[in-house]
Amino acid sequence: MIHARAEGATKRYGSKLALDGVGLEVRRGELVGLLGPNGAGKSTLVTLLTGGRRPTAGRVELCGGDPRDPRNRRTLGVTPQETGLPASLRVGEVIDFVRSHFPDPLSRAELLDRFGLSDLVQRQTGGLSGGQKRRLAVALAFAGRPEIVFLDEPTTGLDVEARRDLWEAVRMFHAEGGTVVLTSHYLEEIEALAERVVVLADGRVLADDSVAAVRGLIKVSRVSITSPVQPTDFDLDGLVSFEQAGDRLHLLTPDADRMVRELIARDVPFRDLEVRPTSLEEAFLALTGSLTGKDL
Ligand SMILES: Nc1ncnc2c1ncn2[C@@H]1O[C@H](COP(=O)(O)OP(=O)(O)OP(=O)(O)O)[C@@H](O)[C@H]1O
Repeated sequence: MIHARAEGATKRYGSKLALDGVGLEVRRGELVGLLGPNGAGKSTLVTLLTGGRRPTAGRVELCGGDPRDPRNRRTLGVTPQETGLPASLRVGEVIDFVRSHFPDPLSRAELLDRFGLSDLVQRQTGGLSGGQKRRLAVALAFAGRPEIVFLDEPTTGLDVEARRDLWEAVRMFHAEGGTVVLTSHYLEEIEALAERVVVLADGRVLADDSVAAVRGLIKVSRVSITSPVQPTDFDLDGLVSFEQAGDRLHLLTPDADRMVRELIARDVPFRDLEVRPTSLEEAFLALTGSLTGKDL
């Protein structure tokens, strides 16, 4: 059964086309990661699917109907990218306030325990660290025993341990049959939780596949050399794009080992070889062929 769906979903903010005909189906019980660089449209898609905004064109559906209809939102839990918490309320009070909106909420103790908040129950939210606030914001999405949760960059600002605890809580929810859609900039995060990744770039779905397949698609390394040559003089296999800064050459390729072998086999003169992975942003820019010097 389809739990959430977008069909040709398009969203414009004035002249900005944030989503451009996106199609997505999330089945009940699935854990789907939405991956994409800054501005790809991840939050916009989440906002449409959770009824926060209407699409400019196309359709979105939650629990079989309009996400803006309260009847279809009863089993929904959401953590938006930014959450405002009333600074003078204590953690326990915020949790009870949110729980009070639901007919059969999780107990306060269980929520505190699942999200590692038990020690903070008496603290005013204004005095929490960024990571602690984030944990609380994510916990609140689970307060009403939802069947589907949307988590927009849930682990931003969390340290390694807190991130792992949060992943564990998400896994537990999923293992109990819950549907999860989470957004992230990091494939590693999605890899830790999801089997399916939907890659968004520039408002479009670039890929909808397994984590392994997507890893292959966006794995781009940067091979940097100092050399007097022009890469265009050599037909280098596996070169996705390149940039030049003086006599420093940056070659982007999915297979850095092969690129280094190519340089040697073709007798390209070089020194100061450096190989490093690219960020997701760089990988996307390289793949969409619009890499510019300022990004290197
Ligand atoms: N309320 C708004 N008004 C105008 N433009 C907006 C608005 N919200 C988003 N945008 C623009 O729409 C595009 C998609 O933004 P969105 O926040 O959905 O991307 P994102 O993938 O979630 O990015 P990030 O990872 O940085 O949060 C961006 O270019 C953004 O600047």
